[in-house]
Amino acid sequence: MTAVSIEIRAKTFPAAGGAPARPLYADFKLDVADRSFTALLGPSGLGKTTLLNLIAGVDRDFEGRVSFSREQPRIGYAFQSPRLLPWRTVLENVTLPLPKTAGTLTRARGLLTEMGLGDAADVYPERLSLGMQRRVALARAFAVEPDLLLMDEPFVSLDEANADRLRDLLAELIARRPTTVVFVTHDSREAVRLADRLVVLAGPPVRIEQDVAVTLTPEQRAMPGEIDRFRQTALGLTRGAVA
Ligand SMILES: Nc1ncnc2c1ncn2[C@@H]1O[C@H](COP(=O)(O)OP(=O)(O)OP(=O)(O)O)[C@@H](O)[C@H]1O
Repeated sequence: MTAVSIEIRAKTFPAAGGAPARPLYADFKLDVADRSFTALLGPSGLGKTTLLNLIAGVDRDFEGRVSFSREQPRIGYAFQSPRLLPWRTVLENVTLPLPKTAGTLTRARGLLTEMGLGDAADVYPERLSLGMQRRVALARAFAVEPDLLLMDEPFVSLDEANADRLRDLLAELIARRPTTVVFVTHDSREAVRLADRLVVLAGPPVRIEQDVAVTLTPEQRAMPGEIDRFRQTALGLTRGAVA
């Protein structure tokens, strides 16, 4: 079953500095299966964040449509930077998008504890490392119990050990609360490790260059050698390649 169907007939940003406006998207289509994990890969500045914004409804200035199988789906969005409100505690940041019903606070505290943030619930974000702030942003995205989770390079600029811990945490959370994920990354190893579908974008205008099912078992995903082998055969990337 398709969870979200994206059809962008045209998306263009206004021209800057006298250059003519170039269409970012023209006749682009992408269907995302329910409870699938799709990783979007592609060069910097191509339009991946724009695509997430169109799906989320943050940007409605385009020709086309985004249709969801579920009416009024709950959407969690983890942005490229954690975007926490500095004058709110961790718990307040996480509960901000939630309806203020009985049990909201208890559930949010439970989620924070589950995510290793129990002791940080009542502190302000500036006291936390970037890794912890990213963890809070992940908690905020999960707290809405999303039908669709949009993630825009959520682990970028972390050291590998921290990024790895968060990747494991994300995989655990999704195993426990299955949801549809669209995940933007520059890192094809991260994509192979987490996703069940890789969509490699090229352009402009943006087009799908490769659309690959990731067939690795959870055990193979934990093995860097298997991930590299898959990148090599499925994406044509060599062992030393950066992307
Ligand atoms: N609000 C805006 N106004 C004008 N141009 C914009 C706006 N937002 C994005 N752009 C331009 O649209 C293009 C695509 O931007 P976008 O952020 O979607 O790319 P991206 O693939 O996510 O890049 P990155 O991987 O570097 O984050 C870029 O050239 C960017 O400068």
